[in-house]
Amino acid sequence: MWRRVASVSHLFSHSKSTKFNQGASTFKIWETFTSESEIPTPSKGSPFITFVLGGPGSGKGTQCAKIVEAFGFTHVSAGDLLRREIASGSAYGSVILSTIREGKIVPSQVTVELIQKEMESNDNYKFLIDGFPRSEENRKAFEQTIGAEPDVVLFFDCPEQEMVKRVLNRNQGRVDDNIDTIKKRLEIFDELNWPVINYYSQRGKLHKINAVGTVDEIFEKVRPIFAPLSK
Ligand SMILES: Nc1ncnc2c1ncn2[C@@H]1O[C@H](COP(=O)(O)OP(=O)(O)OP(=O)(O)O)[C@@H](O)[C@H]1O
Ligand SMILES: O=c1ccn([C@@H]2O[C@H](COP(=O)(O)O)[C@@H](O)[C@H]2O)c(=O)[nH]1
Ligand SMILES: [Mg+2]
Repeated sequence: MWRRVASVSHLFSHSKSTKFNQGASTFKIWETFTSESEIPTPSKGSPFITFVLGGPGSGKGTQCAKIVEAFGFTHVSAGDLLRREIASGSAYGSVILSTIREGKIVPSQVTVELIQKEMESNDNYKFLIDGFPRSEENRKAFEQTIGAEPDVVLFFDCPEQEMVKRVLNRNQGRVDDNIDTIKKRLEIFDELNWPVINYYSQRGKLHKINAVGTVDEIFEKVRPIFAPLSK
């Protein structure tokens, strides 16, 4: 487990310094990933992190399940961690619940701590972080606490009308699957998630996937991104 080592930041410090903190020449190497055909080679010594972004109902969780099956990632859904926190009756539970009901964003410190714990308690080194970061503040808090940036960022690009339709048909009893909350979530997504998407696009890490079509058709667009990885 990651926990066996002193701290997660320690583990991640290698990837942080080698990938991003060595000046212009290193940055040029990363720019080559804008080709969208290459991803960094994972090594078992440091975590391989994929952020999975997209609006509400764009199909992030659905595609994560397929990626887990095909490529052996561990799925860490930030929303699921927060819902689990509510169900556990934790001290943060009621504030998380009201934030989710309002379609707003839970304070970064809470979410990052939950993600960190989940990663630390897992033997795997390949992680899909689903539905996070939702804002630049989230992104910076993750980098600061964990000490790493993602290796790959997926963005499921889906028209609003389709997202609304999917969410309203989801039928999983989520408190935020109603038209009022969806409208708010879409507004927050537009306001706060786009800067994150643009940030990773500029870093040459973004893989934008057209999320319209059947689940299998969309996965066939995802598969080549991870093809260099073995399960
Ligand atoms: N390609 C698709 N076509 C039609 N329905 C889909 C497709 N992908 C997912 N769905 C359905 O749409 C709903 C939303 O999908 P999913 O939960 O994966 O989205 P999400 O991006 O994780 O949403 P959220 O951000 O709200 O958690 C689910 O009921 C799912 O079964
Ligand atoms: O990083 C996060 C992730 C989620 N939230 C809150 O949870 C809901 C549901 O998230 P899903 O990813 O759709 O499961 C979201 O609308 C936020 O209210 C969060 O605050 N931070
Ligand atoms: Mg989801």
